[in-house]
Amino acid sequence: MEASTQSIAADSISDLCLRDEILGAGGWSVVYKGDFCGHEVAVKTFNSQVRRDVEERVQRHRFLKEVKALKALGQREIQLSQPDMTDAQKFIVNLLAYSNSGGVPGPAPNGHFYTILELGHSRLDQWLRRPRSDQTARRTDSHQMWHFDFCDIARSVFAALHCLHVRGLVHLDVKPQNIMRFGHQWKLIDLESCMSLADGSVSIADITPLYASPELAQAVLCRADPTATGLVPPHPTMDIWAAGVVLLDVLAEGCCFDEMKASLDLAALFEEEAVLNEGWFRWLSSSEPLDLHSLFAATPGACKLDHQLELFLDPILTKEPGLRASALQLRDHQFLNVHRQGRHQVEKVFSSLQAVSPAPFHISFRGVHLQLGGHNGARFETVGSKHLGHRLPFVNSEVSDILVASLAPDDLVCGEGMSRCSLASNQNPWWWELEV
Ligand SMILES: Nc1ncnc2c1ncn2[C@@H]1O[C@H](COP(=O)(O)OP(=O)(O)OP(=O)(O)O)[C@@H](O)[C@H]1O
Repeated sequence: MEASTQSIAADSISDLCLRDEILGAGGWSVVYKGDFCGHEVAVKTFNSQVRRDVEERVQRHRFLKEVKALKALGQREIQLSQPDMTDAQKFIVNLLAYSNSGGVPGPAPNGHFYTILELGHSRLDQWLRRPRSDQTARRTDSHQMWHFDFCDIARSVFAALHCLHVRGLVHLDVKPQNIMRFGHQWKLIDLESCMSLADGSVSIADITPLYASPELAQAVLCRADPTATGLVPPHPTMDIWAAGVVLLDVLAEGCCFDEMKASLDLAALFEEEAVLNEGWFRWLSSSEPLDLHSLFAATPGACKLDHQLELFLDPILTKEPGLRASALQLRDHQFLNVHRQGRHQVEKVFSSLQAVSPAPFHISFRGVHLQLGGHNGARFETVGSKHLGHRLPFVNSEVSDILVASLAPDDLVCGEGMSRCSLASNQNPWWWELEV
């Protein structure tokens, strides 16, 4: 049984078959599920309103920006399920192919622009709002499991940003809606707003206020001042701030700044507001530091704000861009790199399982039999789960979450080969067997 190593010809999309299923939509694009070279994929194309109202030149520019950025990262002609992915392939959505005209990226013969991307499973904002089973609720309550998720997301986001920043690129639209889970891996998506450091100034009209950095807020306010230029060049520190706000959302399990922004904007309404979101931008650009304690006082995240976490967040959410840590420093931060061992091993097992044939296999876990319906792209489907008491499709990461939730981090031991793995803990020796 061999891993799928089919290389995809990135210059041809003649094999593409679009399904009716819409995976998501943004201000510009709609993303469909599709089939391409024997794989389920995500197909991004401009929505009908953009196609109708926006000049072709502008559409082409936006399309090329994303294709170019993804190509600069080496996200091209990848082999699905390849064992040794680069960090860029691991932490940023992979580009499988794109429409072209005359051999260069451009519209397909029907006039539409297409980027064919690997298929993601759930966005961070959706994941934060997910309904929780008892199992997951218990997991969230457990400090250790919360720490796993937080570190996993933070490490992935900073690793992705590091890949961009070392290539002189700035994402400029880091937000939970642009972070997706692909199997067990969180990745950054939507590189359409990406700019190179040499690209001139950030388009203020495109920024997402909640995740805007203080220096961008300053630029927005300056723009309203006829004596100032309001132009600001892209800088990696802008992504670091936005990633910090995303992490606050993860801690709050929601949208952390939502209420604060609403009240600041409301207050500004009674003054002469010249700029949309002015109250919020004024607070952001002021020298008043972010007070994490009061911010979290009324949220479920409050209990999670311990001294170590505060030390980690400080150099991310400082309003002074020059004091912000780099993506590399944060990716390798000690706070994110504890307790990884057990989860990594489980994920290694499931990643390897993805590489075997789609035949169903069975897991006996703590005396409970799980029959998994083999892999379907990056997805495992349960065909029956006595453990959970009902049929439930889940991605491999959730299987590993369930397993890890029941384990101390260093308890897991992978056995020889892929046909058998063992779990062991000091308290309970557990075994699960994989019959492939
Ligand atoms: N690779 C993918 N796999 C699955 N779904 C995806 C993928 N890429 C995007 N989506 C879905 O499509 C939505 C829109 O995609 P994307 O954010 O790239 O479009 P956009 O129009 O540029 O968005 P925005 O206007 O917010 O910048 C995403 O929020 C997500 O739900």
